[in-house]
Amino acid sequence: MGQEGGASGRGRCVGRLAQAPREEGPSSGGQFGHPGTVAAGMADSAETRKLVYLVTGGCGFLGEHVVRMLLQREPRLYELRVFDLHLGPWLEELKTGPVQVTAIQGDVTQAHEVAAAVAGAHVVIHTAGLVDVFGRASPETIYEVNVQGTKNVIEACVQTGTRFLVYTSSMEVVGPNIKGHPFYRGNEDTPYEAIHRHPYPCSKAQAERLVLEANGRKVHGGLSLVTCALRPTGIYGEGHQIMRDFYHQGLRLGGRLFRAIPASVEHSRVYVGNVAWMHVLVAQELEQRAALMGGQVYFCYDESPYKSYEDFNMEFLGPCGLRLVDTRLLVPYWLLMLLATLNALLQWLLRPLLLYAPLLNPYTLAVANTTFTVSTNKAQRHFGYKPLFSWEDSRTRTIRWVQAVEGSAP
Ligand SMILES: NC(=O)C1=CN([C@@H]2O[C@H](COP(=O)(O)OP(=O)(O)OC[C@H]3O[C@@H](n4cnc5c(N)ncnc54)[C@H](O)[C@@H]3O)[C@@H](O)[C@H]2O)C=CC1
Ligand SMILES: CC(C)CCC[C@@H](C)[C@H]1CC[C@H]2[C@@H]3[C@H](O)CC4=CC(=O)CC[C@]4(C)[C@H]3CC[C@]12C
Repeated sequence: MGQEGGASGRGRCVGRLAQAPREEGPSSGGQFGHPGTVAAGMADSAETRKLVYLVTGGCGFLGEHVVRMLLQREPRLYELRVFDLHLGPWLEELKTGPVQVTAIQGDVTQAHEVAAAVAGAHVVIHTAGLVDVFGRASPETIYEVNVQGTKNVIEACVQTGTRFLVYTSSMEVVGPNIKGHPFYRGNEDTPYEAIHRHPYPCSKAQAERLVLEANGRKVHGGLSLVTCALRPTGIYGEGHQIMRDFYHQGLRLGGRLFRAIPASVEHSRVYVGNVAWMHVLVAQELEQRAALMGGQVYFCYDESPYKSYEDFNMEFLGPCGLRLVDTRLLVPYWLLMLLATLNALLQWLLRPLLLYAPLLNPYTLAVANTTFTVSTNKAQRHFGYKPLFSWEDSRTRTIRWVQAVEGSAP
């Protein structure tokens, strides 16, 4: 199986995105290659519940939504294993339903812990990762979790005979690149110089490549591993920590936020419920459409409007009482760059004493200041994806969540 939209970065994490291979027609696979499984959509009875899913990072922002979505939308689910370094207390409430929910406190960097969790699972959804563009963790730790952790997941699938692996990659695998080239309404085949230096995109690119290369490997028992990677753009929705931070910052500043980035710089954003839905759909379709989907990458997209990062956040923060003050003329880009560089310097100087990790640094400024928008229907063509939540729903749900956040304005 060929690979599409090949991740950037062999070694130095510098490279050019590969062109897409030709598309093949859907294959007629069996049911997950395991005895006794039946198709989705059948009655919710003990006989239809045969599948074991594992979600790594299942207590994170995205992971929790994937876990809840699986419980709602995968009628074949028998056991759901939730693997995370830090388990959430909310898992307890899920344990009373018809599906066996198994909470596993574990570390993806520990191969034996991963293998024990994977053994006997039909599908692995690997969302665990260290999402750090603020310099909180060292580059070594980011690689250890994102790259070695993913290697461990792949090897565990191979050793234990798990055939289906869905990996949460990121748009950051593509860009924005270090040259600040815009990616405008691009799709999975759009040529783009994916050159990165920051450890987060580099690690995601390496991990994605490992996942795609593992497609077709023989797993224990002799069948083939089928893998694919999803590349969300900036995710928003209930549980989004950065949105919470902006909200609290706005409250501290008397209900104001100050525009730093020109409104003309557009970003694609995607609602967390739709990202979760796409993961579930891929997991469900991967066997039937293995020849088409195996080794492929898909951007995660929905109907959220293209807007600048700050204007998009105001879609939620505005109705919660915040106002965006246009100070762009007061804060020119060179000054922001200076502040960002100062922040980086301070972070380095203070590191022996304390962790100084503000939102603004040269990398986040570059990402925020570069247009990155996707326009694609590949997921729809390959596995029938349609967003489950409309933009109106996504917006309302997110606003309700911000309003409920502790410290909200009355
Ligand atoms: N937040 C975003 O806008 C985007 C996120 N992504 C990807 O989506 C995935 C999930 O991201 P988020 O939910 O936003 O982050 P998150 O930080 O909320 O969730 C990550 C989860 O992984 C767990 N984890 C971290 N290190 C671990 C380890 N060593 N062993 C086991 N579990 C570990 C964390 O405890 C956490 O629960 C990540 O792989 C990230 O790269 C991709 C595109 C955009
Ligand atoms: C104060 C600044 C001028 C504005 C800071 C905004 C930034 C913190 C965020 C702007 C763009 C964000 C990133 C983008 O949404 C893509 C991402 C994909 C991921 O896989 C992880 C998260 C992120 C890197 C996201 C992080 C915050 C921004 C840089």
